[in-house]
Amino acid sequence: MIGIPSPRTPAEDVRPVPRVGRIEDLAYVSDLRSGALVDRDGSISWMCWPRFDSLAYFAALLGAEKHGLWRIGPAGPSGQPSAPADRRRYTDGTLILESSWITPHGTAQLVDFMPVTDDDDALRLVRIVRGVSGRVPMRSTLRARPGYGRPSQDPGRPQVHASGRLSLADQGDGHLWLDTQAPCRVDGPDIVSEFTVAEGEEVTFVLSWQRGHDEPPPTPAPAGLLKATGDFWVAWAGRSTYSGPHGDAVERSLITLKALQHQPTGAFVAAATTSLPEEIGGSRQWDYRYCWPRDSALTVEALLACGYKEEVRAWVGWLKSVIGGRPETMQAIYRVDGGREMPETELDWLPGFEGSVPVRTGNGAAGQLQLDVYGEIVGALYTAQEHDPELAPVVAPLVIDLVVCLEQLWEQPDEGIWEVRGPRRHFVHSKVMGWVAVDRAVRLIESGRAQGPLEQWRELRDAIHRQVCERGYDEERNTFTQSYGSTELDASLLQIVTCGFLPPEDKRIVGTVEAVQRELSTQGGFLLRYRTDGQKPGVDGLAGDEGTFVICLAWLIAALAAIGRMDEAEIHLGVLLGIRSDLGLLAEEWDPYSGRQLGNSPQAFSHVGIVHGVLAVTTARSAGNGRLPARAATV
Ligand SMILES: OC[C@H]1O[C@H](O[C@H]2O[C@H](CO)[C@@H](O)[C@H](O)[C@H]2O)[C@H](O)[C@@H](O)[C@@H]1O
Repeated sequence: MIGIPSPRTPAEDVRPVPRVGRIEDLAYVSDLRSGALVDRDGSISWMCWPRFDSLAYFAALLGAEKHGLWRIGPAGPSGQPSAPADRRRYTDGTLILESSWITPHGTAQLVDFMPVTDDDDALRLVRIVRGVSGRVPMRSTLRARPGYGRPSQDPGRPQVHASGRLSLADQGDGHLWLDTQAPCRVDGPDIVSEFTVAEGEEVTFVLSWQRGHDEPPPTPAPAGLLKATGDFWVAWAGRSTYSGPHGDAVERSLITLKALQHQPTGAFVAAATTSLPEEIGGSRQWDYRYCWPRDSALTVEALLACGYKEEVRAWVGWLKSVIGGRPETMQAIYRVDGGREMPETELDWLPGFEGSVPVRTGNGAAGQLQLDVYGEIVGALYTAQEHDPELAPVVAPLVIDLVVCLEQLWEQPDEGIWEVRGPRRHFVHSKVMGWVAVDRAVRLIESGRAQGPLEQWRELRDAIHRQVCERGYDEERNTFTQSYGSTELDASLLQIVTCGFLPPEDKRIVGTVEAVQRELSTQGGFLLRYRTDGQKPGVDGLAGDEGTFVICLAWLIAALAAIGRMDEAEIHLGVLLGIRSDLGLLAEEWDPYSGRQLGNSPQAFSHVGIVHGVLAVTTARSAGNGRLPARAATV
């Protein structure tokens, strides 16, 4: 029976408060060492310090407020949290977030940023409250909870020092300090400030992480930090060489990719979070605060395509230090400092994002055999030295070492690009990426930029090609398949189209694009990575389903452009751009049925997808509505 809504009482007749707490509600700020996520209501619900993979001080995102959160916003009646901001944006070309509230008392703005610094031992998160008009009552509640808010971890009572500075929450070898001119009340382990901000006034809060426990950090100068941070990002964004359509989207994705790089080491993390669910209420929660050679190689290709070299040089240095000289010990995942240990652990005190448990830290996929990685790394190294010839002498020995190693491994089954937790298989994508690695090595040797067994590797390249075409292609359905002998399909097969394995007009290529679209696309053209099987563990060994995978849609766009279906590619590109948040951010997956982002966020893969999708379409268009050049990019 459909009920007739009763008339609203005056008390109910207030502005409806939109829901906060969706993944697309999260804004991202970073100091290139770690990052913080800011919700629409001015809450920082996720932040790990001093590094992306450190323990979190604020983990409410995966639990409740008691697990750590710092909210600043207009004071709601009788201690109620603030409503969601009415408008949010990043100031142009920066990672400085502005959230604005229009209230009956006036308009107030919160500016959030993390200054980029060279001092690893002194990090900061700055929050500036500005009065735009009227006099707006505001509240700040700082609830830092070390160790992901673990119940046994006593955050201690904040100490007010003689200087008026506040020290709070200790974790490992670091300590948090708060500087503010707002009045502060210590309430158990929380610090609460209630104040009014009038037009033209500013009230600043600076939270500093300082190594050691005794010495307070230098007194911050928020205005100078704001200017320096703005200048840094504007200058960085200004170095992009991309000037075509959808420039704002490309710029935001490039800034996000940069903000996922750990500046001191050059490593890129796959995302800033752990355990945002790939299915609400499901079990697919993983920790992405580490560096995957695969994800970072694709990130590097996107940065190179837009003219960035410094970040790529830093990444090559990182890669060399973690695998150089002993590629046979290469892992699928590293810590940003090259650390190899990341045991997968469940944080059983956290109830998870919308109840999605377990919350995991560490990642058990680190020790898997993922042969596609050779192709992605060698492909990125090859592109890097093409864009930056000074890199050739550094890149050449790495490429040779990797291919020597791959020569021994390529015929083995593996866990593949998707890091399946089911049995190893002969994934076609892995074999094709093996072909890419050998092909790029051969080209380097042919051009005289590397020394290696040219004839032997030409034969190896042909042998891989032959095997894939014989065992990974289903003649009857005219499509490559997920693995040898399987009838399943996989969206990673779309990478075959753009990597140069076959000419784009080859019937097997066109057939594969069509088959993937037919069998893996959902309403709206979004793509599943592969078919999951409900409660029965599927190819990935996991029960449950998941959303569609954002980067796969970008691969489809590039594939359509490559085979000359430009109109279709452009329509899909519009769809991809349309699922970004109001701030231009993307998580790993998209649920086309509920219209929600899913998975860790912001995720490098998805932002690589934006750059890749836009560039694929604009490159093909500028080549005369024609096809994408066969080896456009492996991103
Ligand atoms: O689907 C199961 C796997 O999911 C995660 O891997 C995914 O994220 C990685 C980082 O972005 C990416 O490199 C990989 O291609 C994705 O499948 C998770 O990290 C794995 O542990 C898990 O087995």
